[in-house]
Amino acid sequence: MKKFNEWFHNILEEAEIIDSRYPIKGMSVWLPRGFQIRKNMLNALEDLLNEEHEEVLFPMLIPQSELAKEAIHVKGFEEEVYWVTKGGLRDLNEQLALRPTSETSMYPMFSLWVRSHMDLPIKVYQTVNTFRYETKHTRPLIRVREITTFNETHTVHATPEEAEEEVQKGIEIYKTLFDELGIPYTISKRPEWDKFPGSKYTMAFDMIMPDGKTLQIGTVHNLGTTFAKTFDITYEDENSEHQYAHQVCYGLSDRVIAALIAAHGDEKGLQLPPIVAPEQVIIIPIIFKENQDVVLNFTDKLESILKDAGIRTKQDKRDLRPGKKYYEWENRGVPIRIEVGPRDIENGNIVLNRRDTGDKEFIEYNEDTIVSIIKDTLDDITQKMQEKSTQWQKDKTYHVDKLENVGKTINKKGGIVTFNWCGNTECGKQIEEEFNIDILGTQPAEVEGNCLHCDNKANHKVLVSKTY
Ligand SMILES: Nc1ncnc2c1ncn2[C@@H]1O[C@H](COS(=O)(=O)NC(=O)[C@@H](N)CS)[C@@H](O)[C@H]1O
Ligand SMILES: [Mg+2]
Ligand SMILES: [Zn+2]
Repeated sequence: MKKFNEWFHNILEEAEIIDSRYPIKGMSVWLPRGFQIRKNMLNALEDLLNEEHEEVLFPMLIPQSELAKEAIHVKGFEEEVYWVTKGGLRDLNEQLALRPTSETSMYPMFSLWVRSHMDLPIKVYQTVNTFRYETKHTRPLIRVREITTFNETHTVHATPEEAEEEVQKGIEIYKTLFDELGIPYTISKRPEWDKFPGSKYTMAFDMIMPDGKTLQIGTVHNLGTTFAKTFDITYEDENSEHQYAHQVCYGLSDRVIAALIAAHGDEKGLQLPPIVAPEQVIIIPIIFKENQDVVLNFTDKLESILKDAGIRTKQDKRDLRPGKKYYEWENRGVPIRIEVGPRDIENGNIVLNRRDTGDKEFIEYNEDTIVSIIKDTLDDITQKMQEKSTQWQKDKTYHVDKLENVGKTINKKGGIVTFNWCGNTECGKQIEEEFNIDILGTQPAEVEGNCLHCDNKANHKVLVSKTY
């Protein structure tokens, strides 16, 4: 719990995820293994987005005049925007923002693209780097200044109902992705004062990290018509009336990688969900001088059978003690290790080790069943991760009905505390102040009685926690 921070920074280095020695604060280098994990995560996300969305790519630079158009939006980002002011030796006549997020680069173009309702809906996404001059202290993957793995989806609709549907679609996509990654999460509606700048409302996913603090790992925003009015995104409806479009956007970032590392890592190191693991199976041939060819022929064959079945497989033939190899691949979080020695081959079986349970199973080996055995095991590993994460989030969410238990519970146990709340900003701000916590948001619930804090009529079930 408390050593989590140290564990987290160590594992990023030990498992060769990133190198944070890059000479700009809040910016790091993706190393090959980390890059592969990141790529596999983005592939999983984009597979889900590609059902109904199309990938695009917008310029990184945004003219100050465009960024400034949406007053509330720019207010929310003005302290975080990096600016380009020169081109070579010359001053630019207009300074350009490095995108902190892409509403103000995309929406002037959407205004050109949308004429009639036939041009709707637009449903696009991009996977880009964005830049935010975070003033709170930076932390690799968790709070960075170059957000290298920013996947943002932006949609434009003819009606508010369609926009609502897209909000649910975005929530569904993120739920599916986080479930595939075995990441625990709680969904809530951000309070008015913490919604995305310029949005109507924000739905957020929060993970309870091993140290008990919550990390916002994804957000879905209903933008209403605010940006459509600012950027003149209108369409002619069937009666040739001009209507403002209704918009939605949702985004996630490098934090998803931090979350999947934190969710299941342990004292042995990483434990990777199969969907992102660079190697899903590592084969360790147990070689003795006299009969190494027998073993290697077997393991080469096994490796190609698994690879042909689309299972990411590697063989470690290095001349090292097996135990050293086991340690290394466990540290890298490979879900399945297969050991094959000469006696195993004689007995017609192989040894299968699961990284999650540490179980060692003797599997009767034959070429027709090995692929389905491995695939079923990988699926079971994924499912067990999801079950563990759901239980974790549940176990660390506490409902309290005494005010003094709000602070006590969070300070002692961490996690999320819920209670009945009136919903007033004034009261909410006082709660944050008094207990030095954040209001994550509210969830639909039947509440009766009074607000735990101000005794006015309770209207919501509120969720609070210490956050990153
Ligand atoms: N400094 C940061 N480092 C890492 N991740 C971040 C940082 N700032 C925000 N994020 C992540 O990026 C997600 C999306 O950012 S956001 O501001 O909430 N939403 C947007 O930018 C909208 N345009 C949706 S694309 C957040 O939910 C959070 O998980
Ligand atoms: Mg921020
Ligand atoms: Zn109250």
